[in-house]
Amino acid sequence: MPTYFTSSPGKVILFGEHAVVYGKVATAGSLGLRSYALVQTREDKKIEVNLPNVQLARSWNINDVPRQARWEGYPYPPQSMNTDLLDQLTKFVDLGNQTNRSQAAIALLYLHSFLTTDETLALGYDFVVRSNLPVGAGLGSSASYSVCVATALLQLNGYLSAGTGLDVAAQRDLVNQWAFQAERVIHGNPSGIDNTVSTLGGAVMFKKGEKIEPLPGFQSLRFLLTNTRVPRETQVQVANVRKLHDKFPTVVNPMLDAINEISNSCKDIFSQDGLDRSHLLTRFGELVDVNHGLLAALGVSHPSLEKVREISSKLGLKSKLTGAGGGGCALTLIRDDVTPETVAVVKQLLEAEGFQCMETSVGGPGAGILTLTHPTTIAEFLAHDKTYFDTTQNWTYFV
Ligand SMILES: Nc1ncnc2c1ncn2[C@@H]1O[C@H](COP(=O)(O)OP(=O)(O)O)[C@@H](O)[C@H]1O
Ligand SMILES: C[C@@](O)(CCOP(=O)(O)O)CC(=O)O
Ligand SMILES: [Mg+2]
Repeated sequence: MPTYFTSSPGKVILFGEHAVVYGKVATAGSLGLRSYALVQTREDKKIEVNLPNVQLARSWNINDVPRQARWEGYPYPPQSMNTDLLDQLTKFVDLGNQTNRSQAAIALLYLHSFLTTDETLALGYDFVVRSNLPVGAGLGSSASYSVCVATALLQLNGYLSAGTGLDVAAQRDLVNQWAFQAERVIHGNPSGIDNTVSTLGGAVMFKKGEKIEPLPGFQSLRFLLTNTRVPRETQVQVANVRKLHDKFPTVVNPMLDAINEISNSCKDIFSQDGLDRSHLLTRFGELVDVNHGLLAALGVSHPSLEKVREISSKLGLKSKLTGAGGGGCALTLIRDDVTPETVAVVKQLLEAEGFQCMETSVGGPGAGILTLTHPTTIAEFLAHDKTYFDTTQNWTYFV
């Protein structure tokens, strides 16, 4: 059987994180930073897993992994999670309180339990993921990982092959739905925005259960991303907002509604005829400020994120936290009139705080697959230069 690479991007949420979990609109785009997976069958009935970003290397006998019997709605995932299976897999991987490793392994094996065919079961497979995204920093590394897992297992087990009769849109939807299940394992209660942006690419306005709306014009915006390097887990931040919401629903709900209106205002700005670019960017920056204020009021800012805002505002730039907050990344809007010297100064000041600055493209392609003509070893895959996957390969995207 062939060897496959799969790949998918991280994301940046411009407006609407957290509120999107409550059914509000959010605005997000895919990043140039991506994760890459290798999947290929073996002959010794083992699953050989290597996840260097979370320092996990494990090998399991494929027949020891719990499996899920054929379910209603096959091959689309069931609506609710199989919590018994999750418990079994938690015991099986036995990684205790090593949350990041454990969640990554369980997410993979959860999808494996549903999707592995008898043919793959008779062989075993290698599964490796490496990522250029910071893990646990608000740029959707979990979703990017989840989309790589879903694409790889669906492709390996033949669910995306021509014989299934699924067109590209249906294949993309299948990948997105399975990636959402993996995100559920990692996050608990994800909105689905991260896996959707990672699968589709581009820039979108997203509302749970509704048709995804592309956001044209967004690609022309420039952002500086700053990783405060303060670790946090999305699951914990989402749970904290939930506690506040349940304690003070009449206070928190209007805040979530206000965040909803930020994305709507963003769309209005972009669709307003005759609004010149400099006014557009000024208004956009004002919305960045308002959204951050509301997120801070929801309790998901952090002194390090406030530091990013303080430093950038001294140079006239607007910043907000992005993703779940509590640490992780902030985004700073770079208006067209901001000089390269100003960007260099702001970066220098932020880096002096121990933060990491990244300038990356936004709105690029979503999930992709590459079929290799020759098998590769795990060591070869891991040894490739960071830029190898994008510069030397012909990827097929779900478009
Ligand atoms: N490259 C990767 N390899 C394995 N697991 C990953 C990878 N990237 C992310 N993860 C999983 O996602 C978790 C981080 O998810 P999360 O807290 O949502 O942060 P993020 O904002 O980066 O999505 C990690 O603890 C790990 O379980
Ligand atoms: C906070 C939230 O809106 C985004 C989380 O993004 P990230 O995992 O921090 O990259 C949660 C969600 O939408 O599921
Ligand atoms: Mg995440």
